[in-house]
Amino acid sequence: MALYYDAASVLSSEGGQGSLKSRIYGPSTVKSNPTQIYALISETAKRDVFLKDVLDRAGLLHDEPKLTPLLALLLCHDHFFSKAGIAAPVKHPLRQSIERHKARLQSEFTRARLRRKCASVDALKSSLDRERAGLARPHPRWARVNTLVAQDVEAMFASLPGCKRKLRLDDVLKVDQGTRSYCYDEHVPNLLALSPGVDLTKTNAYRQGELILQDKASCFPAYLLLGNESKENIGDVIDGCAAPGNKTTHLAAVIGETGCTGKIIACERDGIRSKTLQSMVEKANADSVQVLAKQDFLALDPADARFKGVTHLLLDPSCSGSGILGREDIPKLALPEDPRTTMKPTTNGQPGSKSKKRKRGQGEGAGAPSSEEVPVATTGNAAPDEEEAPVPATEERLQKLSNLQTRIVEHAMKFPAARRITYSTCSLHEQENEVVVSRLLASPIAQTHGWTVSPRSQQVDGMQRWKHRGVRSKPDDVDDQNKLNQEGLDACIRCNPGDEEGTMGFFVCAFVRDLNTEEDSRGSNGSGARNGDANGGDREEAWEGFD
Ligand SMILES: C[S@@+](CC[C@H](N)C(=O)[O-])C[C@H]1O[C@@H](n2cnc3c(N)ncnc32)[C@H](O)[C@@H]1O
Repeated sequence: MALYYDAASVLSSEGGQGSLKSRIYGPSTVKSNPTQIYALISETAKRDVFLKDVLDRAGLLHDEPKLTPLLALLLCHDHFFSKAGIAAPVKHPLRQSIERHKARLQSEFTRARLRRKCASVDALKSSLDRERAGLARPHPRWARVNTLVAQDVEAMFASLPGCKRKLRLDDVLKVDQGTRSYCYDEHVPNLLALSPGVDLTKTNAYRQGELILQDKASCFPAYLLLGNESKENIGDVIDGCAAPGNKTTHLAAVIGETGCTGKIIACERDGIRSKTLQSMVEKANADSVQVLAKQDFLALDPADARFKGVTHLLLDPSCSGSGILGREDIPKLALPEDPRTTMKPTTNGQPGSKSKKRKRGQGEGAGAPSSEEVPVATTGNAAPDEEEAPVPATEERLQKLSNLQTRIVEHAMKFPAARRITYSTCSLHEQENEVVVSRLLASPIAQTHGWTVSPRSQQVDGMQRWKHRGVRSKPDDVDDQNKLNQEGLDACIRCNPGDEEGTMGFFVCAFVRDLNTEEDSRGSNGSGARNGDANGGDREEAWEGFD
């Protein structure tokens, strides 16, 4: 029945990019009524954990090899909770795949209801609604005070009716009390966390560039790059992948605070995004920024006299974008165990009815989870234009991105006076993060130029205190060329989407250079990375990842 296939497709990577509503109501391939699809998804999302329990205990997927976990969940929702039952003719195979197990399902349903001490189905619904409301974590909005122009931020907040200053993020997020409040962030200077109800976009301060909407995680690179550098060590700075310019303007603000006179050279390859960058720079009054529009960073010659004073580089290249929070919930559903696959069912990333990876005769129609990522199911406040919908990442795409990211940082390592570099992504994939760091450390360019990671103990105070560090999912005994040791992992900074910190998913690592290293020396960098071909032997030029 189209409704269930459509809902499954919308929830999976097949449903395209963007928010839940844009997937359903936008120009899409869904055949059934969009309002019905939306209702089915949002109601199932309230009851998924309960339904998963019922389905697992009834062992339905053992007996129905043509059902995917996601389809089973959606169908069972309507079977139990919709007044009209499953929206399909009585003889339809999908409907039959549930109804022929009616007795077993009903008995597990009743047991699960009684375990929750609910005397009726209505009581169960209310209990599940309450549970869901308790679990939903409010997400703050983040705004950076642009110290290049900001006048009196406190006075601006005082002009917002009922908006109070708090001390801690937890207090700002107490939305159940209808509070409108803000607090200063505990890690990044001049960053504000705002309760979800505070809308700054209509304030003069926002219009005049005094406040810039920017996720906390996105403020880490500029702060990590320059936050504890002394004035005499900072010359010129390159932002190699700059548009739309959030990190560029942050760099300009941090440099402005130090009183340095160096300039920021902001490179952007894409023509249209270069225009956005230019206008953001103007709005932020970032006079120290010189935009190199339509300029490929890889085409800059590090030996060019224009760059001889470049001491710091910030690289935030295109990535899969898997850490980006959706602007609207794409629910991550708890799915029943799939007995036909050894992989645990994932919530999103669950294919609809037609997984291309399945082979005939191996549970056709079963829908083994794909390794592709889809947007995370939380509401974010990424700055306009910075974070667009993520690109689903296959292994092959991740490899290409990883190669390109490695190349970009390697290029940065060639600038003769460079002493510090940050590399960041809004990806959750190790392949684009820790693996890139490891490959870079093992590269001849890092070794001959004396580049290592900046250890946690030497990072700027707020970043030292940040507790979420690099990860390695493979067990220690697995032989892996691209493995960081504990010190290397600790040097890496991660942000996990949807956790108590209220940030998007993000990764950043700083590299520092021992300027005494001889150009042609081959000494170990002591970083724990194993030697190898940093480029994976594959020069990928043209994959257009997430921008
Ligand atoms: C993730 S976005 C950067 C976001 C930006 N740092 C910010 O905070 O607003 C990546 C940008 O890098 C640009 N880009 C990718 N590869 C590039 C290259 N080789 N040279 C210059 N720009 C590049 C993309 O066009 C895109 O605008």
